[in-house]
Amino acid sequence: MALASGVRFAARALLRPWALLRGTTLGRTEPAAGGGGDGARRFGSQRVLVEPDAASGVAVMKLRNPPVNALSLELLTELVISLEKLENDKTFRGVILTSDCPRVFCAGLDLTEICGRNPAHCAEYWKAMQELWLRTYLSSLVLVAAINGACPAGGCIIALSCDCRVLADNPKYRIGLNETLLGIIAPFWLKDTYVNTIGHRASEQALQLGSLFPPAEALQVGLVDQVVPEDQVQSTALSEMARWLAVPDHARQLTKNMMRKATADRLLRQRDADTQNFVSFVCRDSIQKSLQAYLEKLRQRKG
Ligand SMILES: CCCCC/C=C/C(=O)SCCNC(=O)CCNC(=O)[C@H](O)C(C)(C)COP(=O)(O)OP(=O)(O)OC[C@H]1O[C@@H](n2cnc3c(N)ncnc32)[C@H](O)[C@@H]1OP(=O)(O)O
Repeated sequence: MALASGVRFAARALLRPWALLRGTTLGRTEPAAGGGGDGARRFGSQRVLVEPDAASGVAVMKLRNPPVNALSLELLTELVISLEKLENDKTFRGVILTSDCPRVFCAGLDLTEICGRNPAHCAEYWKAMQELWLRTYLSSLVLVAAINGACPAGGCIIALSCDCRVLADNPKYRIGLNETLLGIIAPFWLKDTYVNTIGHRASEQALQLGSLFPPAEALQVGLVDQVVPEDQVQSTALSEMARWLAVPDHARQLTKNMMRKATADRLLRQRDADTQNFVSFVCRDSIQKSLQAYLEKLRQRKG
């Protein structure tokens, strides 16, 4: 027993080194719902609904920031806090991440957070994005993305940070990193996440072209692990979860850490520089203009 908890502790420490660096409100943890003994109650926040099932040790986490689950500062913060809560509650071993908004898993960065904002706001926003990626990419929990809608850019990054992805078979539910089409560039850690998932050559093509893959192509290139009819996304995600949970936690966690740590460490080492790069890039007049134009196009597309 003591050995098992020692291994669990060591694994958590290895998996969450950035916890030592955190001094922001993002690191604040509220007491776990029900203290782990009453995990059947829903909890969460305005934008993140958590449906815990203590018996199976699996929680379903639903993004609900209508209309398109754009990653606002609030959504990023609430996602980090909800994940942290589940990680700190030993009842839970896995999380299924899905959307509560019809037809969209997540529209990526909330462009209104970086359009016409001052550098300090852009910096705060980018740090929250880094934090969510670190939290998901190195999570000690098994994370399965049940992708029940469109999944561009930052949405794709959240999905790729999970251990496994199940996508609903709908040609409108495209997934990929389309940043170049907005005139912006994915930073190295998002590029690395892509490369770690689909390999160098496929990433090189897809990133430059800003490709958004429909389900069959996403499966073929390896961006997702399963494509299933929409009404089977949740049940398939649960079956995948069972497969991953069949592996002893400490072995799975240490292996995950071994596979992902170098990528995450690179960001941890360069976090401030990465933030500066992001801020100076998005605050350029030319980038602001192209983001404004893109937002305008999105707004006009409606109806
Ligand atoms: C430099 C560092 C790069 C970092 C890497 C990450 C980058 C990003 O994530 S950039 C964001 C890229 N995201 C996209 O290109 C997706 C844009 N959105 C869409 O393609 C679609 O909205 C959709 C497929 C996700 C959903 O389509 P639909 O259901 O038809 O919804 P509408 O297009 O009508 O949108 C409704 C409403 O939401 C606004 N909106 C959409 N996406 C965003 C967004 N990313 N940020 C902010 N707002 C967004 C859209 O403008 C509509 O607004 P209203 O007209 O005011 O209702």
